[in-house]
Amino acid sequence: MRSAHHAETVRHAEAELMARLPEGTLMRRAAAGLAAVCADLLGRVYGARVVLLVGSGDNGGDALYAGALLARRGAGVSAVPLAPGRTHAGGLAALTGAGGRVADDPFAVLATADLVLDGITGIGGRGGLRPDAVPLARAARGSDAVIVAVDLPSGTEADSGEVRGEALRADATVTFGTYKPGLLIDPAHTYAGTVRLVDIGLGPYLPDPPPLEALQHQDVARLLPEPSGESDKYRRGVVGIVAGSARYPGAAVLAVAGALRGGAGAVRYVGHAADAVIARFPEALVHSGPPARAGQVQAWVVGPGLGDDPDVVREVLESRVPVLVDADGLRPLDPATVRDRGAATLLTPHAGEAAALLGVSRGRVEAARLASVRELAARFGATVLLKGSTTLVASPDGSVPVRVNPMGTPWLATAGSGDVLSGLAGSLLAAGLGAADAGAVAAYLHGLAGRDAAGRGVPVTSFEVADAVGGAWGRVRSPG
Ligand SMILES: NC(=O)C1=CN([C@@H]2O[C@H](COP(=O)(O)OP(=O)(O)OC[C@H]3O[C@@H](n4cnc5c(N)ncnc54)[C@H](O)[C@@H]3O)[C@@H](O)[C@H]2O)[C@@H](O)CC1
Ligand SMILES: Nc1ncnc2c1ncn2[C@@H]1O[C@H](COP(=O)(O)OP(=O)(O)O)[C@@H](O)[C@H]1O
Ligand SMILES: [K+]
Repeated sequence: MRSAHHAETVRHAEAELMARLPEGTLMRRAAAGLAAVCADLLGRVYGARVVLLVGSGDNGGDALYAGALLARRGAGVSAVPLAPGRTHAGGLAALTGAGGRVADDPFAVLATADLVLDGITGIGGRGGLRPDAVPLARAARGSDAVIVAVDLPSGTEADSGEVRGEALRADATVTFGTYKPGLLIDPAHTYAGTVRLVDIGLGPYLPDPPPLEALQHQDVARLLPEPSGESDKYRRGVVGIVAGSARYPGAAVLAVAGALRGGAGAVRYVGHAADAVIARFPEALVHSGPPARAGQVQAWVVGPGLGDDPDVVREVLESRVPVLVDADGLRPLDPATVRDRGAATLLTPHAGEAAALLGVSRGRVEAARLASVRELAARFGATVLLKGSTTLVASPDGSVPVRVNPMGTPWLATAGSGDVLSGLAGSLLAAGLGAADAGAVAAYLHGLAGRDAAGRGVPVTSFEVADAVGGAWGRVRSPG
């Protein structure tokens, strides 16, 4: 599990740890880790041209101490202080003591740099880059240098992943002590490049559970349902899929495709696309409805390609089993009805659907994904999976960590891939996973399947994603 903590929490943890250590120890640990990553990226340190963009806080201090370590190994290191009177004094002395210097012409050194360290702001940054930093950030980006952000890409918000203005786009970010939410959530996530975590000993001082976490292979493997000797198809769980319409029969087929790969023992389809479903999947049980007469299920999925059918959505929500609501099912949704349900509800909107539920613009949801998903979960008293370039899963209890999906590929942005996801997550619900686990595991497998299907950059169809879920499942269970 990868954990992320808010800036304020990191500061408290740092203060506790610092009180037990000689002054400057933490910054030296951070700088040593940072310099090691830079050396790795450079390949050859001796003779390399390194430029440090140095802000007025400790983030600049980290860059200066790391620069000093690289200078001692023979790199030509130039510092560009953004607030010359307020540069970290110890760091600057260390740099000049090691043979580094302050650049006379920042743009000239940036033009020929091999590596640029972005030490403008870290967890103390507020808002986007200030105007004086913007031309320097652009010059760095315009050069051939590898850009390494210190702790966070400057201009991004540590706690939310928002980017309010310009920010520095890094190739890699070296972060200290713990991940910050912004490093894992778009839009800030895309500015961070490859993120590496340097352990500075904060672990024992950080709260558990964290506010945000990302599952990894071994976490997903532990959650995957597995049939036992006593299993039969009913004990493994039956998932009911209420999807598709005369206009959108394909959504039903894709949701069933996802459900068949999600670990339930049987998939019961209810709706107007039974012929299309059975033609593709003879193993599905089909029924023309209504859902309450279709036979027992352990979880329902309602909504993909359903069209305008508020009565059927209401009927499914009246059931006593977990319900996943997606796509057209989200439109008629009333918060009180969902809040009053006795069983779990999992809502799976994309940004547009989330915006409609919240009464804000789609752009607002995309800019503030974490706040949006939390707000929806609180308002509906439900688990919410917000789809998109970083998928988030929030529980109705705000003290439960939000899950961010680290898997995926923009190739998944293809018609129908959300239908596959809803079937897959519904199947996991029927197999007995809790709503947050079902959502997070489904997003992970779906993301991995999307990556596998896209290979080295090949457009994928939603069916191919569904077909790749089995392989992803196997790889998660036995990596390597
Ligand atoms: N506290 C500690 O023990 C450690 C802190 N570390 C580093 O210290 C950083 C935090 O340092 P600080 O609290 O000094 O804060 P920062 O260095 O992140 O930034 C604060 C400074 O930046 C200025 N600033 C804020 N927003 C700005 C903007 N948009 N554009 C330009 N300047 C802006 C502020 O006026 C302030 O002077 C961490 O991110 C990390 O890099 C590491 O050395 C690890 C140990
Ligand atoms: N830029 C992106 N990067 C990664 N995944 C994405 C991106 N855009 C969309 N996705 C994923 O693709 C799927 C699309 O679902 P959805 O928007 O419901 O489409 P549809 O309704 O056509 O099925 C979701 O799983 C979503 O998380
Ligand atoms: K930075």
